[in-house]
Amino acid sequence: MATVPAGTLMQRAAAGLARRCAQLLADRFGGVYGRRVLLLIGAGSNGGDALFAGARLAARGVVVRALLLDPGRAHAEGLAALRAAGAITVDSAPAAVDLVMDGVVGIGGRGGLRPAAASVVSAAATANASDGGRPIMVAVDVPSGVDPDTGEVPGEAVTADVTVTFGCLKPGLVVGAGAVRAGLVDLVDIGLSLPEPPVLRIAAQADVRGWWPVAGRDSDKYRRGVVGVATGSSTYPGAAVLSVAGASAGPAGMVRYAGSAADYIRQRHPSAVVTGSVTGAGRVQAWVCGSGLGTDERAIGELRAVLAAPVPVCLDADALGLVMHGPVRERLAQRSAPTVVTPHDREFARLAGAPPGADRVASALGLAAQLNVTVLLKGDRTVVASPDGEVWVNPTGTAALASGGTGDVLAGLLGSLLAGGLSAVRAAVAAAYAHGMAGRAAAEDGPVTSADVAAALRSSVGVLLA
Ligand SMILES: NC(=O)C1=CN([C@@H]2O[C@H](COP(=O)(O)OP(=O)(O)OC[C@H]3O[C@@H](n4cnc5c(N)ncnc54)[C@H](O)[C@@H]3O)[C@@H](O)[C@H]2O)[C@@H](O)CC1
Repeated sequence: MATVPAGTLMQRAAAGLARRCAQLLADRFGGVYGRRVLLLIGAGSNGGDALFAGARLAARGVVVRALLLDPGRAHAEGLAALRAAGAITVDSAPAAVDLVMDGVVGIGGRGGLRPAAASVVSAAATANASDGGRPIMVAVDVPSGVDPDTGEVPGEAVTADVTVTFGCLKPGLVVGAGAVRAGLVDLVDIGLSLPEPPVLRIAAQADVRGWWPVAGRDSDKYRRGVVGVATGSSTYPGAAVLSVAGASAGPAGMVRYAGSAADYIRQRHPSAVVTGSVTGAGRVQAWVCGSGLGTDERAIGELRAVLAAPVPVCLDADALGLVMHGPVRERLAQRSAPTVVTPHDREFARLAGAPPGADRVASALGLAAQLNVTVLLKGDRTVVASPDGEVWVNPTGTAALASGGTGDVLAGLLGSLLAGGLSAVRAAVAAAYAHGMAGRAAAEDGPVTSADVAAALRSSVGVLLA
């Protein structure tokens, strides 16, 4: 990986880390001089980064103390630099600390924090800062206790306000439980040459904006794509209303609704063309199927009709429970057009036979390969994986979306993007991104329902494309 000497990389890492810590101190306490920083130092190079950064801060008048978890194995040059800058080592966490630097373990860490490290971290995190609050917790490269490759948090772990990471984003900072522990992630470029293509990509607004189909002067409703929506039922008409709302906010030129909630759709979405069944719906460029469909014979028949269509399909909710059974499973296996499935964890278990593991990226990739479908695995950081191994993480997720019916809106939007001509992966990533923005926008006005997310979607798409 390194054509640059390791010592040079460490100095670049330490310089970026010290700069960010100084900025955090100045932002919160109005200056750097005289502020108190505690370094938690483990046995490896992660501790080395923290020691060199601490030396740089000490040179700027910060009162730096280092707590060595394994004094005999602390990074020797880093420790010498720290001492030369006038900082001292301590045996326990002081009562007064403004900023804690977590240099216990980085990418070499495995398993949760060991007990001695865990008790030091918790003492440091509850020290008193100069303004009476808790210290700022800065993780070096990776919060200690978080698996850098998967985001798994198998035991005790640091909860950081900011993680300063070096060279590239580690998967553990952007997916699963690790993403929550990482806080704000700052990437410091230390001049590493990285493999292309990356193992994992994080969707950016520019990606989604660049992909989103936009109507041109020669567009008409058919050329923009027609999305078919086979969702809802007389028992669950709301699911149909929400998925048609999602589909209507996307780029397709027309929404055809097919199902037994037709009367509700006529009332709520007069622009949708409504029929009672998939076979009677006419031509579409993509289907959405599942939310509120039910699990009876009629639902199975509608799902089979959708899977028989030679167009991209997005399967959600009830369809995910039905699709693995008997003849329906065969229909899925026979498809040559793309299929996207959008499970949450319990639905994932129905598809895969077991819930996603702690490595959500590997789980999504495994299911995608197993079923030859694109998988959108819902979560705080939704993962999108394709059967050929492409993986994206959506950064716009929010707890506001954890409420009933928001998935119906997502599936509708995803179907509209498929009908608009996007590939399965791009449609899934773009839908998750815009849906997250809508959830965040809706949350600004208070507690969020799925109807609020649907209502916020059109303006969020507008912001996204502006
Ligand atoms: N690889 C590179 O090119 C660079 C690496 N740098 C730093 O080096 C770090 C990796 O350094 P190392 O490979 O020395 O590994 P770490 O410093 O992450 O971990 C070192 C040691 O910690 C112990 N350990 C493992 N799991 C533990 C646990 N759960 N609790 C307590 N102790 C545990 C092990 O004895 C291990 O040898 C990176 O995270 C980064 O901070 C930077 O200096 C920049 C350049």
